[in-house]
Amino acid sequence: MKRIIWVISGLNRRMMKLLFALALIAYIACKYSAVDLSIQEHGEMKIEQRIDEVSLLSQKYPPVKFLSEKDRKRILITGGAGFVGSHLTDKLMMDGHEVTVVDNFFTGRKRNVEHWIGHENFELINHDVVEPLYIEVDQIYHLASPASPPNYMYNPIKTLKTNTIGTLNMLGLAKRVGARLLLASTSEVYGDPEVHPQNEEYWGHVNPIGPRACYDEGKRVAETMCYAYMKQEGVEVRVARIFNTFGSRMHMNDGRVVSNFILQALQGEPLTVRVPSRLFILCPFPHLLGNPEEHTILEFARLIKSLVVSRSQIQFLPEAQDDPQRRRPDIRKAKMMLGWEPVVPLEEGLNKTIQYFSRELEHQANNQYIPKPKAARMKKGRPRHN
Ligand SMILES: O=c1ccn([C@@H]2O[C@H](COP(=O)(O)OP(=O)(O)O[C@H]3OC[C@@H](O)[C@H](O)[C@H]3O)[C@@H](O)[C@H]2O)c(=O)[nH]1
Repeated sequence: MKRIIWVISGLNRRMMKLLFALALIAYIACKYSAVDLSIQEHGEMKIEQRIDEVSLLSQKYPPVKFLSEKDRKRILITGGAGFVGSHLTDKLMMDGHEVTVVDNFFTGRKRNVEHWIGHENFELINHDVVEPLYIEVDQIYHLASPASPPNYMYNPIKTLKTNTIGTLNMLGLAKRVGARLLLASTSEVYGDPEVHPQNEEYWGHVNPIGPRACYDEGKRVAETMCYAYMKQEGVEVRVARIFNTFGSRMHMNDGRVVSNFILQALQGEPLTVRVPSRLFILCPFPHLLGNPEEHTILEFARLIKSLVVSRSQIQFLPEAQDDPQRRRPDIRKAKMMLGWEPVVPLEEGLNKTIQYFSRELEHQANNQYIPKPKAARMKKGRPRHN
C-alpha cells in the first residue's frame, strides 16, 4: 500500500512538474503573443498615424493648377534647391507640371523646397550633374552651379567641371529624350565689360586665367555647348544671362553684395564697400535679365543701411582682382521678344530680402537652424574636386 501511495505521490509529483511546465509554456506563449499583438497594433497605429500626417501635410501644399495630360510637362530643374532654382520650382509646380529637382546640396538646401516633399508631382534627387543622369523629361532647366564669387572660387576645378561636364551631360540627356534645355548663364560671361550697357551682341572681356575664370569661362563654354548641340544635333536650347540677383532663400553666407550688406546692417557690423558701380534685380528669368536701373555700391550700402535702420558704419575695402567695374543689362530685346522686364521695385525687393534675413537670424539665435554653406570635402586642407 505504502508502495502504491509512493507511486501515486511520485506520479503526482511528476504530474505536478508536467502541469507546472505546461502552465509556464502557456503563460510565456500568451505573453509573447500579447507582445506580438501589441507590436502589430502599434505598427498599424503608426501607419495610420503616418497616413493622417501625410493627409494633413497634403493640405499644406501650396495650391497647384490642374493640367491635362497633354499640357502637363515633366520638367527637370538642376540646382532646383538653390536660391533661384527653388523659386522656379514653385512657379512650375503651381502651374501644374511634374517637377524633378536635382541638386548636390553644395549651395542648395532641402529646406528651400521642403514644402513640396511628398507631393505627387514633385521629386527631389540628390545627384551631382557631373555624373550622367538617365531620366525621362520634356524640359530641362539647367541651373546647377555655385553662383556667388566666394562659392565658385572655393573649388574652381569643381566649378569648371559642373559647368562643362555637367552641361554636357544635361545636353546629352536633352538630345536623348528630345527635351528643350534652358541654360542659366550669367552677366559674368562679359567679364569686365568694355561696352556699357551690355547687350546680347557683345562678346565680353574675360581674363581666362584670372580668379573668376572658372565661372566666367565655364559659363561661356556652357553657352558654346548649347549652341553646338542646337546646330549639330537639333537640340532646342535657350540661354538666359542673369545679372546680379537677390531675394528670399538666398543663403546668408552667400557672399554677394546684397546678402553681405543686409547681414552686416542687421548685425551692426561695418558694410564692406569695394567698388564704384553695379545694379541688381529680384528673382529673374530669360534672355538678358537684370534691372537696367544702375546704382553705385556705395548708394546701395546707404540704402540698405537706411532700410534696416542700422547704426553700422561704411567701411571701404580694396577692390578685388578682376572685379567688373560696371554692369548694366540692355533689356530692350528681352522686353520686345519675351515681354519681360523687372516688376519688383528695388526697395520692395530689398525690404522682402531684409525680412527674410531677419527671420533667418532669429532661427539661428534659437538654434533651430545654423546656416552655413556645406563645404566641399577636404583633402589635406584643400577642397576636393570630385
Ligand atoms: O561685401 C561686398 C561684396 C561685394 N562687393 C562688390 O559688389 C559688387 C557685386 O559683387 P557680388 O559679389 O554681389 O557679385 P558679382 O556681381 O560680382 O557677380 C554676381 O553677379 C552676376 C551673377 O550672374 C553671378 O552669378 C554673381 O556672381 C562687386 O563689385 C563687389 O566687389 C562689395 O563692395 N562688398
